[in-house]
Amino acid sequence: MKALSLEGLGHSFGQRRVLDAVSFSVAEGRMCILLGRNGAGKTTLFSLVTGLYHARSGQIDVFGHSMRADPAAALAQMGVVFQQQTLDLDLTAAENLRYHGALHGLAAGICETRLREELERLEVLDRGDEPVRSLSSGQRRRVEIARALMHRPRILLLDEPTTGLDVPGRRAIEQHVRALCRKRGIAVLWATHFLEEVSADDDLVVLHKGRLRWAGGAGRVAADLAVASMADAFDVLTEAA
Ligand SMILES: Nc1ncnc2c1ncn2[C@@H]1O[C@H](COP(=O)(O)OP(=O)(O)OP(=O)(O)O)[C@@H](O)[C@H]1O
Repeated sequence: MKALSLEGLGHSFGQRRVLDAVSFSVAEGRMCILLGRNGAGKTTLFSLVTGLYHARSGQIDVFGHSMRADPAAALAQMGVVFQQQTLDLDLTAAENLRYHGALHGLAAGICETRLREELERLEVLDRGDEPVRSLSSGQRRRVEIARALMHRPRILLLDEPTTGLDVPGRRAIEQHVRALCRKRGIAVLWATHFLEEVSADDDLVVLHKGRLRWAGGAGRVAADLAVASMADAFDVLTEAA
């Protein structure tokens, strides 16, 4: 089954068309990188998929549940880490997760077990009782990922999750998310403009100026475009159109 399926997705802000007939899917348990330069439309796409905006056109399905017909069922399958940090800085990490669990209707006992499990998995359990304000940017990001996993989603969406982090911080986030995908079979849609975050084993979707320019196994993109490297392929795909 497809974890996420987008069919003919379109959106405009006023007269400005920012997404145009975008169709692709994320397979169950796969890591899919949504790659695009600034302004490509990645955040708008995330806003549509997570129900922040209604798509002007097209269809979004999450594990077979339509966002239009049954958004509650679709959203229950989804964990989201937005580009802008959304933790309450005055609450502790554990309190932030507890609040999220309550919003998803988790019983208090289950909530406590899960928040410990998820904070431990993301290697921030030792900081769980400190206000988020006292954590580093990388630790805050990891708390956000732990929070997104509280309701056991089957797909995790992350919008440029490494922005503003140093190289070790970026690597740590990437390793954690790749482990979730590999060990727990969680599908991932990871939006980025950093080419170095793409691995040859990933599925790749290249978005440019609101249009889908290429989709397939990342390891095939260079050969497909008859260029020497993935970087060259990205340059070709994101030339002004
Ligand atoms: N609320 C809005 N009102 C008007 N235009 C918008 C709005 N949000 C985004 N846009 C425009 O939509 C286009 C796509 O923006 P979006 O933020 O989706 O791209 P992005 O790929 O996420 O870029 P970045 O990597 O810079 O975050 C841009 O031209 C942007 O100016």
